[in-house]
Amino acid sequence: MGISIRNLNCTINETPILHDISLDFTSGMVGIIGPNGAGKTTLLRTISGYLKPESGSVEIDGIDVRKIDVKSLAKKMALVPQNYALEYDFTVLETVLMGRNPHKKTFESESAEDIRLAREAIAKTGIAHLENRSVIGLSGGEWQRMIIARALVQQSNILLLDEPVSNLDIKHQVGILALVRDLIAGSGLLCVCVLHDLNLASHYCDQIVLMKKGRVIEYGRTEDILKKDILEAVYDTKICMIRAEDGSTYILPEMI
Ligand SMILES: Nc1ncnc2c1ncn2[C@@H]1O[C@H](COP(=O)(O)OP(=O)(O)OP(=O)(O)O)[C@@H](O)[C@H]1O
Repeated sequence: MGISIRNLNCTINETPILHDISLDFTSGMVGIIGPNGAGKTTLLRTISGYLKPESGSVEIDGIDVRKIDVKSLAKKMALVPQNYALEYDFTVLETVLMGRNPHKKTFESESAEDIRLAREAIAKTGIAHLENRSVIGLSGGEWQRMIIARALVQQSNILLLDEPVSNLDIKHQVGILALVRDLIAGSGLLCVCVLHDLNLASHYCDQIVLMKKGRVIEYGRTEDILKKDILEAVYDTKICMIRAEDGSTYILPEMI
């Protein structure tokens, strides 16, 4: 069960991007990290079924992702993409309610339960005060939290997040990742999350996929992957590991 990726190769515009990737994810928080252009977003988009692989397969609960119809897939898996744009003048509540569409018949209006779930997700992502605001004019961080709320109301067992906290201030960065961690603890959710911040990855991820140049360099428990020598080699950057008073370790680039 979960996500099973086998010998995945992906080509975009005749350029090979992903090379022979095989991974299995079952539950918990899996962080995908790696330098710019490593193929993290391409991997996530291929897992979501949006991109067709050149060869190899992605299976969700044992079924090829590209053989699952859109509505059934949206019940299994919610994607929060990077730089997602909406070109309409709906309110925040109306937009979050769209996350309930996979659970409704075509043209069926939303139930009181749909509205309750949407308001709950809006409150959890800290945007209750924006419920009736138009999506036009939201700040980058407000927008990002709304798209996460919309994914949460899909109530899927798999959450794919592409740099979900990149526009958020530090309070909301830890707030959103702690929220996902609590959902995982409460329901056995699987979350696959592209992150650039190695300290957030260190704190919130159970497992890490470390990518470079379209390949998986390392995959394993967070504490086994986020090591000075491994990170320095992959990021080609000198790294300081700082031990805090509470015993936790923080990863910083050596300033040049
Ligand atoms: N549509 C496209 N056409 C051509 N090349 C593409 C396309 N999409 C992605 N690529 C290339 O594929 C490679 C991987 O891109 P991807 O966005 O998956 O990397 P990433 O690890 O998510 O990068 P970043 O950390 O910078 O967001 C990059 O070299 C990128 O330029």
